[in-house]
Amino acid sequence: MAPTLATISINSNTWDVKNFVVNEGHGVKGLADMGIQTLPKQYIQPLEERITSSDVVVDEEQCIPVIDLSNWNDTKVDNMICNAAEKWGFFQIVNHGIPIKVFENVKDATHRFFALSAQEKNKYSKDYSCTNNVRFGTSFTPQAEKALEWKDYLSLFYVSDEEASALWPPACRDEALEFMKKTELVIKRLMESLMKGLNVKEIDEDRESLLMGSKRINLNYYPKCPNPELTVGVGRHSDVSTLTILLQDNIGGLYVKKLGNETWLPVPPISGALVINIGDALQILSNGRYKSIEHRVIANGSNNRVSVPIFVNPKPNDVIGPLQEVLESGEKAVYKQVLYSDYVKHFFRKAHDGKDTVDFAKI
Ligand SMILES: COc1cc(/C=C/C(=O)SCCNC(=O)CCNC(=O)[C@H](O)C(C)(C)COP(=O)(O)OP(=O)(O)OC[C@H]2O[C@@H](n3cnc4c(N)ncnc43)[C@H](O)[C@@H]2OP(=O)(O)O)ccc1O
Ligand SMILES: O=C(O)CCC(=O)C(=O)O
Ligand SMILES: [Fe+2]
Repeated sequence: MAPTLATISINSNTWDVKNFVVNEGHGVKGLADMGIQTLPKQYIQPLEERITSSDVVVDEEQCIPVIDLSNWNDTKVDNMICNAAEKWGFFQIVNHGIPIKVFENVKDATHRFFALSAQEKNKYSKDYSCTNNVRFGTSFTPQAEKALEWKDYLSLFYVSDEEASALWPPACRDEALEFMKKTELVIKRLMESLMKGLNVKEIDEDRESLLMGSKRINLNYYPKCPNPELTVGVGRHSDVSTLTILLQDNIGGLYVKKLGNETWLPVPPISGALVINIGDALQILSNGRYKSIEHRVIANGSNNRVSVPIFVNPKPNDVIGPLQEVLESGEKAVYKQVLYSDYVKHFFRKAHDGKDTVDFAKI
């Protein structure tokens, strides 16, 4: 049962905020819904983890590339994709052919899921979910973090339509599945373009497994936050996927690190666009040619925000390492062969710490 503002003093030790948010399943949305006016101390991030205006470049010329896919048969588009993957690690795509209604539906479904009661959402938490493939949670790894992050999420690992029908929450199941299905072709074509740049001529069955053998969709909810400047929505990290396809709403707040220096660039919301980023698994497979870039999300003092990433991954039992075609020219391997599920477990067992995850696979 949620305490009322009148009966608690958030920053005193009389109320266990972490228990309320994490164990009882209220999430940060539960705190925001209570109307708290001051950020609980558990969310105060060290200075170096907060994003300040001096870290940020706001310059139209310095934005991540926006790639128009209407002429995908033109090799210039392949080149733009490979170039963006090498130089930026992040880009946006427009004119991709996916109906905008699919995006609206999955964003509405995200709001619908997070509007459920804590009791209902908590049925999908690590402690109560009947499967590891469906998980409602908050922050990133609350058990390992010194300071919590201002975000709740629902994470859905896709196995089959039958499993999704049986186990994914009805409030968002159909819309999340539809978003996954409608992005399938774009994901395949992006991979084909990216493989051309690595001299991989054909995506056979083994390669298909390595590049896109499993998928996870997350629904992220960032409620309006008191004192947003003291905390983060998501801390500095790179994704452990091969590719991430991200749908963001119109609020903004995602920042990516510029390759080669310490500045951060905003990823401006573009109606109808999808944000694409290279993950660690593809950085490893490409022996460092394609870059998995650090990114983070700020908290917002005025609005709730949602985002929906699809993480495209190897299969958990795949072993990943630099592709043979990349090393053919005599290039030295920078990464060793690692079991993908070991890599992901390593990522999930520690707090967000920027790019350090990929060191796990360094030779
Ligand atoms: C949540 O905030 C996030 C998330 C992200 C995510 C970025 C990505 O790139 S996600 C893509 C990850 N790739 C895959 O899921 C595909 C491959 N999957 C696997 O290899 C496995 O399914 C597995 C994820 C390793 C889980 O295997 P399992 O045998 O079930 O292992 P467990 O022991 O249950 O879990 C290990 C460890 O991880 C934690 N964990 C598992 N799943 C999740 C999840 N969906 N979200 C958060 N944490 C998860 C689990 O609690 C375990 O930790 P323990 O301490 O309890 O041992 C980016 C940024 C964000 O802010
Ligand atoms: O919310 C966003 O814009 C990005 C979230 C993110 O980086 C993630 O879920 O991995
Ligand atoms: Fe991410």
